Amino acid sequence: MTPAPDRGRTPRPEVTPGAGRERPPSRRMLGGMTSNRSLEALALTKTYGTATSATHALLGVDLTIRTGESVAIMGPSGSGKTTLLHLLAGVLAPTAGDTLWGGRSLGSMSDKERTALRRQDFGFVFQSGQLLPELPADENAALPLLLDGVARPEATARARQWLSHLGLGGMESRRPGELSGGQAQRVAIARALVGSPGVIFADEPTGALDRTTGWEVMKALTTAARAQGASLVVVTHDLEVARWCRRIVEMRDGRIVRELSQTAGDGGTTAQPGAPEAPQAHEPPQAHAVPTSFQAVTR
Ligand SMILES: Nc1ncnc2c1ncn2[C@@H]1O[C@H](COP(=O)(O)OP(=O)(O)OP(=O)(O)O)[C@@H](O)[C@H]1O
Repeated sequence: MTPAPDRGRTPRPEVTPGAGRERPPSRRMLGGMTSNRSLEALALTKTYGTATSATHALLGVDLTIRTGESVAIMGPSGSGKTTLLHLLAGVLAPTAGDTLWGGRSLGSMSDKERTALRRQDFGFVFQSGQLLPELPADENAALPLLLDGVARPEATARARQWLSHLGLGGMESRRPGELSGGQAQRVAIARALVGSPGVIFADEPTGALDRTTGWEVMKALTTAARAQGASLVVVTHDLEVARWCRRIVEMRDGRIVRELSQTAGDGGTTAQPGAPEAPQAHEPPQAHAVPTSFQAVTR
């Protein structure tokens, strides 16, 4: 359950028993959001190019992502996955249709309002972290808060809490060039979470990582999103990545053609959200088959 909003309280690190890691800063510590944090695609349509050379990337996509849900978007190359993610996040404007965030129409906002919304309510993780090479990990992770005018000591303190929660305690001063690919992605996850977003958008977050590191990054991402109470939208080609999400939508030729849902959404482990982890307790799943726990949902 999401704790009640309590703006203005100073975040205070707590220790997760047995794990040796700080708990993530909770919504209660960092400030609340509106209660309706559902994200809705309403007949989203996107055409690139001109009338004579048009690409119909999206053709009337409807999708509702409820508060705290995790959804993977899969499909062949060119099926419209990234376009859908960008329209949901207000990065791109649709040709027709709209995105509603907490019931508010992104289409009716000014560019300035949409930019502020993206910075305050949404977090982003890309294929390769897109960290600033000259900044240490804590300042990279603190960037959304610094851009939002939060004082540097407070911003970096919050960033360090997330870095610690993501297993990067002691690496706060390292620059991206001094981190492994998986560590850099976890800094990017901390950056996505530091502003207490309602939704995290991740486009091929493990695309540049080996399988084991990718598995660890997805575990970190989904666990952190749950701890934050944030929804998660992940674009991926990889079923092993998608199985970390409760729902998988499959796209073809600009449309959602199938949806699967599962009760666990834990990447095939039996770990419970919020349960203390034994270090190295889980091995990456071996199977590539669709998990039996998935149920097809007719659309
Ligand atoms: N800026 C653009 N200008 C013109 N066409 C574009 C643009 N961006 C995407 N497209 C086209 O729109 C279609 C959907 O692209 P999109 O990137 O959303 O697909 P995708 O499923 O994410 O692909 P991939 O898995 O290869 O990343 C493709 O045919 C693509 O070529």
